[in-house]
Amino acid sequence: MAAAASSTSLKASPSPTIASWMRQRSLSTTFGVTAISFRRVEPRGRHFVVLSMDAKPTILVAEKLGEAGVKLLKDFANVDCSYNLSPEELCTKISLCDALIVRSGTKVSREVFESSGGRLKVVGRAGVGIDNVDLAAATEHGCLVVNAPTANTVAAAEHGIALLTAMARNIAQADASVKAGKWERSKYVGVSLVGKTLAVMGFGKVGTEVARRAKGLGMHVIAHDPYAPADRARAIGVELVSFDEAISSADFISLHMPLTPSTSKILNDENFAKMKKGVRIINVARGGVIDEEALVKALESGIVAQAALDVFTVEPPPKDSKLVQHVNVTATPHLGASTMEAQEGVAIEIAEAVVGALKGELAATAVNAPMVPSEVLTELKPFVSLAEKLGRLAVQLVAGGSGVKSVKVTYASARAPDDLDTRLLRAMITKGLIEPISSVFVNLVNADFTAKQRGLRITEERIVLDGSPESPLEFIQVQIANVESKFASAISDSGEIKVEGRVKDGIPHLTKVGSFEVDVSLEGSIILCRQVDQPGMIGKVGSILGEENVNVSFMSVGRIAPRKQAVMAIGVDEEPSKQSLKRIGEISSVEEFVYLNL
Ligand SMILES: NC(=O)C1=CN([C@@H]2O[C@H](COP(=O)(O)OP(=O)(O)OC[C@H]3O[C@@H](n4cnc5c(N)ncnc54)[C@H](O)[C@@H]3O)[C@@H](O)[C@H]2O)C=CC1
Ligand SMILES: O=C(O)C(=O)COP(=O)(O)O
Repeated sequence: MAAAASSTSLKASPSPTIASWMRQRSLSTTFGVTAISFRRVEPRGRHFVVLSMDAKPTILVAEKLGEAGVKLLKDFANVDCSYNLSPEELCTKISLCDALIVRSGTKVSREVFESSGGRLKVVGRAGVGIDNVDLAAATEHGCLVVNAPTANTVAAAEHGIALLTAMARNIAQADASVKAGKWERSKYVGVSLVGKTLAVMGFGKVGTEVARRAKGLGMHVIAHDPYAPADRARAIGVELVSFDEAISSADFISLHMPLTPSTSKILNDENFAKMKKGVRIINVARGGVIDEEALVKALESGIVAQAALDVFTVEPPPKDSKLVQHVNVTATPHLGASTMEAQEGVAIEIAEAVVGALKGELAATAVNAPMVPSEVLTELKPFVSLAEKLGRLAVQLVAGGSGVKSVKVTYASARAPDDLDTRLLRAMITKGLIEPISSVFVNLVNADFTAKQRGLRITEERIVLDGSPESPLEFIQVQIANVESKFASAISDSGEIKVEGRVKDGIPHLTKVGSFEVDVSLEGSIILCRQVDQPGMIGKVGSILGEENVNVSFMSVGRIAPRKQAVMAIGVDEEPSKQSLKRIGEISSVEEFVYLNL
């Protein structure tokens, strides 16, 4: 994102002054241009992401989900709970589904998105790790992925501690031995935890909870996490150290990082060789973060005394897995999140996220889209709508064959540059720019990807205004460079197509076209006419539209000086016929005009 902040101050923006019934007329002078406007006040609710739909959506729940979550889903949608689907069955079913909910046992591959034929709008991962979802494919298909990141944290941490203590005292092996009729007290002598060093690898939600609990057991806890803040670690008495220091000084190593290309097989031959002889490993993260063959070798050589594993590279692991069968390995079948409490919590968390996303709300737990706090969303809501409409208007002003490659968006705000999150606005401008000229469905998820794929370069610039930052934005400007316009007046003095808009009383308005100030609410559609300013023009156009019952919602004239060239913006509720548009074009003083669909 190219963001340059410059400083400028603006005069007060024009505001409507005379209100009557459903129309308002305003006269104002800014930058020497007069704007006269008539507006019908008709606020409308808008969705941020176009995920909403008219018919009742269908949600496929492909793995067991807590009852409370299923109920929430059923209150809103048709719910198909089909477990243990083969990849082929999933691909077949998915074309009939708007949302899919999975846990860790279902691979949501590129084929799944391709098979959905564009219908799949949300994938909900009822848990944390999203390594089983092809995020790149989801994003390319404009499919939102949400997870349930908090409800199973404690369960996973408790399971980690359970594995740690069970391993140290040989609980599983001793239990099997007693059940086999043996009484092997000297065979199952364990090791103490107090005073031992535990290295927590990945100091996120689960890692932090494990560290807290391990300290309660009297362990010395260190952690490695390249992205964790040191003060959060210090606050619970944990020292953040380098990867090498963590693995080489630990008696116990507990893994809590996500499986990503950079963490894949992070415990490998080379790193096992750096560990203290007799180290013990706990893994409740993902099997793939350990090179399992290397772990078997390390167990056999005694570098690793014991391992306690909840997760495996392939789940379930093969029956003859050397790792699982190893005498010094304690294994559980991916039970980290499996407590009654966590499963109910996760089910509710994911159901709310999926239903919210299907309703068109922005999910707070989106994995492949910006997460914007709800208070910020509320503030930005009208600007989100303004952004999309400015994009739509700007691109429709481009003459055919020009090819849109370079768009500059300017945000004018009295807020500090880091106090305005423009990702949402940029995405909606992109949506507005691309959708009218293609069959691509653009949303917050795939906006940047789609722009890049089409070679559309969007740069952003901030204008920092003086004054009190009550509103997040004063105006948004969209400029398209190096194109011809089908409405020459939309070309600014600097040669780009330029449209500018503001939010007034919660409603997006178009306030500038090229160098002309106008003021027309961005609802319905718009006709822009350039004419020689003279009395009776509004009436002439209004009566042509009135003859075919096209309702005018708003009119505004921006002119350079009285009786010189002016741009008239007319908001209409219905699309005028070609004949009416032709008649408007034939009015003698009309020099050019364009009809724009919002
Ligand atoms: N066994 C189970 O049933 C469960 C397993 N999990 C696994 O645990 C993982 C962690 O979960 P949360 O703590 O909730 O996620 P989180 O996102 O809160 O924490 C992950 C931490 O790992 C850190 N990290 C990333 N790359 C790293 C690297 N190369 N080295 C060290 N740290 C790195 C991140 O900075 C982050 O602080 C999940 O990704 C999931 O795979 C989570 C819940 C249940
Ligand atoms: O939340 C996670 O990352 C987990 O690993 C839990 O997986 P599960 O939902 O129990 O299949």
